[in-house]
Amino acid sequence: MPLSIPHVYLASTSPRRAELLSLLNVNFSLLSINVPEIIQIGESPEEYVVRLAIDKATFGLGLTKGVDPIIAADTIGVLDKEILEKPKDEAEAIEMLMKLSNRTHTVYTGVCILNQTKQITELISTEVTFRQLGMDEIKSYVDTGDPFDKAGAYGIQGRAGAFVEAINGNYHNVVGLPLAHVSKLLKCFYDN
Ligand SMILES: Cc1cn([C@H]2C[C@H](O)[C@@H](COP(=O)(O)OP(=O)(O)OP(=O)(O)O)O2)c(=O)[nH]c1=O
Repeated sequence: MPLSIPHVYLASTSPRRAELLSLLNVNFSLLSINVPEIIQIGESPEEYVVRLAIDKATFGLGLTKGVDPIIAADTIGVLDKEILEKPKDEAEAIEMLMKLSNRTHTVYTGVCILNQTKQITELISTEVTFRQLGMDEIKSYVDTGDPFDKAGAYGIQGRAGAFVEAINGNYHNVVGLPLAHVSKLLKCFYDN
């Protein structure tokens, strides 16, 4: 479905988000962003992930100062109210995967599209159920280096896809950019 949209910016350093957005047939350029990811006191995980998407898009807008919309997103895992972001080291990656083993967690992506006059946001959630993981396979997966740039220490699109027993919700949301929602949001942004 080609969207008749002139040009947008994707404020992201994530290669996955760029790859996914290119599937929408949208003419876009990348903006390199650097936004601190620190939860505020009293902020829920849902509020946090949407606020980060807004912060990233706002950072991007500061780089362009133009009229073309900026798209940004943030993805987190949540298990028992604990937020799982990108692990800082091997030990944290192992710990996260041990926690996820044999459990269902929620992956939230906050999406924001804005320009100087308009802003729209959406929170999308997907439930992901892991089968039981053995310590050997956790360690061998962490050794591949794949977990380190991914929320929750895994990438469903790679080897860790074999950890996932079931998902309930949008698959691309887990990978970092829910395409169906983004295409609807873009249409809505231009229609209003
Ligand atoms: C759970 C999961 C996350 N991820 C990725 C998507 C995101 O790139 C990353 C979560 O980190 P984010 O902080 O959302 O994004 P980022 O730092 O990679 O990129 P940006 O510059 O846009 O802020 O985890 C996967 O690729 N596969 C998965 O299965």
